[in-house]
Amino acid sequence: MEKLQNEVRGLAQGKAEITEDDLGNMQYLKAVIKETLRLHPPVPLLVPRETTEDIKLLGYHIAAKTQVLINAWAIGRDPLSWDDPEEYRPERFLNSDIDFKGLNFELIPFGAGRRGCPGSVFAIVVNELALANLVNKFNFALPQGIKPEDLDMTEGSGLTVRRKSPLLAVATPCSSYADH
Ligand code: HEM
Repeated sequence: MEKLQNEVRGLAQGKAEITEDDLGNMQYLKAVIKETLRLHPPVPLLVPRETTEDIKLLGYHIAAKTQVLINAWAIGRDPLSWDDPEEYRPERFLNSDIDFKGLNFELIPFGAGRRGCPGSVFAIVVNELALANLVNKFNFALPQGIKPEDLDMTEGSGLTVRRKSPLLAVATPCSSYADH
């Protein structure tokens, strides 16, 4: 959080509102969002596919018209692709070309190919803007008496997935914005 705030506040230079033009240089912010989508893809099984013809893949015979689910959640935590996969470490994306545009199959929170998410660019900009503005203007802390290790990071279940229990955080306006 501190590292993210330092980057955002350093580049925002006291601006009351961060706009799209400011996002370009916020590399750590982009890495935070990638790392979050790697560990917690909101659509963990993507959208089901159906094979159009018989196919042999890695020794498996998959008949035509079989429904196939792609487990993006497991792919994002595959130790063959990721060092310390269970660890939340945005730094892994700094100086890395891995992106979620559907070309790096180890990171596919928006799917890939012709039926990949058409809203991904919009979704990312909205998320970047929201997160950058929140950490620019507010400091965040856990409610009194709650330690980071007490946080329940369990996910709910369903076609789209969110936290099972809401995150309780105390937001305090950063002193330079307290009057805005
Ligand atoms: C963080 C936000 C979002 C995530 C993680 C997400 C993820 C996904 C995923 C995984 C798929 C299935 C892709 C596949 O199976 O290959 C999908 C499809 C789709 N998404 Fe998104 N999405 C997000 C935001 C949006 C937004 C903002 C829009 C619209 C403005 C949108 C519109 C669609 C549509 C229309 C499809 C169906 C595409 C098709 O079947 O051809 N999504 N999305």
